[in-house]
Amino acid sequence: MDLKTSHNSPVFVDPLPSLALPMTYTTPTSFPSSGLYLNTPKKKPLPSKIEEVRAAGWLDLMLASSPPRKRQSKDFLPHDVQADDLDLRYRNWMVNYPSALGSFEAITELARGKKLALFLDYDGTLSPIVDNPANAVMSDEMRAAVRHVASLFPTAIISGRSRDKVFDFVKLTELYYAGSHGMDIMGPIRKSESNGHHVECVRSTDSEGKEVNLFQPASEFLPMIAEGV
Ligand SMILES: O=P(O)(O)OC[C@H]1O[C@H](O[C@H]2O[C@H](CO)[C@@H](O)[C@H](O)[C@H]2O)[C@H](O)[C@@H](O)[C@@H]1O
Repeated sequence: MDLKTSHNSPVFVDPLPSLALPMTYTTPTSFPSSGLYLNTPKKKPLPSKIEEVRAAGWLDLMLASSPPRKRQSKDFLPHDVQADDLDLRYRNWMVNYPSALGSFEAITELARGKKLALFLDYDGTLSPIVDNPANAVMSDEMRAAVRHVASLFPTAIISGRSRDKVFDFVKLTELYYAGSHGMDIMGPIRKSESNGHHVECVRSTDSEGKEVNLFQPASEFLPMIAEGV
């Protein structure tokens, strides 16, 4: 993987320019009811403490953009929220954020002739949602499916969890892992990347001693993030 960056916007560019993943540091200004998610390029100074992140309202904004939990024990529902309300809110949310599987043919058509990369979430996508995050184990069947797809396309898992935690569940060295919401990225070393290696991308070894690329665009914040997750 070749990572190119400016001070403002590190971008994956190799070898998939049409699928480049911009990682501009922006904050959402609003969450319109239409489901459209507007970002402005206006920059805010980076917070230095997790308390500042909370105070800036960013955690609330992230929660607002997450789907309501479909299955939630009645015991844990706030007293003014009924299970039926929750189902209705979930169905409404699905109108704005429909499943890509419902448009599979159209997506296949758009993808024809293009180089593809696959970006996957972990919790609730590759593993079931369970009460204890430590038990969110991926099935062998799912692991085999991900291994197969990774043999066809560059495949990445992007998670709010730390990179190590996701890797411990998945254990496929051929994948890219973007942990801590992209602050901590690990990827396999590809034969094609002998030149143009990015200065912020460093060689390291994974927990099994295999050589990997590490890209940690804000490594100074990783201890603070580890404290919060
Ligand atoms: O950004 P994501 O990769 O989608 O991670 C979101 C959170 O995932 C995990 O929590 C979720 O899954 C748990 C296990 O099924 C579940 O118990 C929890 O209710 C879900 O929110 C993870 O534990 C969090 O750290 C991530 O932020």
